[in-house]
Amino acid sequence: MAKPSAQIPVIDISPANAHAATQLLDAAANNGFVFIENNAAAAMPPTAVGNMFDLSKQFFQSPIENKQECPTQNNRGWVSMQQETLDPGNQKRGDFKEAFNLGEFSGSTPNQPLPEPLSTHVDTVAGFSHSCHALCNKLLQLFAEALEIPSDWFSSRHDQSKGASGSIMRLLYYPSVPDSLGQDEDDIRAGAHSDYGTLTLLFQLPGQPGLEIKTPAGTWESVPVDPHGTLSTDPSKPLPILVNIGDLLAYWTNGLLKSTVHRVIFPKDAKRGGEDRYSMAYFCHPLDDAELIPVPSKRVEQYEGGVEGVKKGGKTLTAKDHLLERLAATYGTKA
Ligand SMILES: O=C(O)CCC(=O)C(=O)O
Ligand SMILES: [Fe+2]
Repeated sequence: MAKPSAQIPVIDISPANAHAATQLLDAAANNGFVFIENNAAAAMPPTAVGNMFDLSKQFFQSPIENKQECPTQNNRGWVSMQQETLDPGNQKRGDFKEAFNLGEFSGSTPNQPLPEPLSTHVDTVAGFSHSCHALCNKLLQLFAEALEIPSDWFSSRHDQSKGASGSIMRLLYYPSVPDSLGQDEDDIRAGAHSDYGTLTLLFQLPGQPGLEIKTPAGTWESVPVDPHGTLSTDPSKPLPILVNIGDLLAYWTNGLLKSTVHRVIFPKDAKRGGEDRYSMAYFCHPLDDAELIPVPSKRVEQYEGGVEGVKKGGKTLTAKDHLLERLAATYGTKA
């Protein structure tokens, strides 16, 4: 039986919508997932999204020698099949997927080696990464407005001109397996996890669903690719962009904003026709030294969230401390 669809609102963040900030906060405080209309205010032109997906497909279809030129280092580079285990407590095998992680760019200059065809289209890739970050900062200003704190409280901590951060643009590839293998269970491709950063933008492709979010009751609900259902009637309309809250926004807001557990599956009863799945995620992280202290908001003060882990041994954790801890668990290394 198909799983129920998660209730995720679609919000217009253009100035025409005077309620954008409160709508965003309500969605973030509910299950932490929200779609953003991809209009001029979001400023992620569909051609730029399409070009980035094309480069991603070319990379993942390239010979393994090309991929092996840029193995993962400092959370950047190629992540090979089953290298990553997102749910180490419950998974018997690593995630059946590949990824390529791109750290932040200095202008159009990458801070890591890039393989073909990313290296030969570096302006496209850097431009996409900067547009993602700009959208995240816009969303962070709206969250600040809704929380009644200075509008740059979050965005000043995400100002890439001020220092290094853990922000990562991640290209993902989930290869299909032939239907003839006759799976009798859902095939879990990215184990259950919450995201480690501030916010995540997720770009999905029509006909390639698979993302699910965990409900408070512990059941799973599927996330649509086309929440308006307009793809079949008006394919020229850009798909909304999926945004989810990461652990840091949950920490900063004492749990008012929800960093909800999610996963990617190939459902056992879906007739996929052997289609691979491609997605792209932008994990927005603050500057490395940003402290995980509660934001000075009345609404946060009044919220009895009980999110723990901001302090360790009496020391306030920084964004970098938290990231290193999470990466160590995912890759089975020491922090
Ligand atoms: O591929 C997707 O749809 C989501 C991937 C994801 O959740 C992640 O990489 O954190
Ligand atoms: Fe995720």
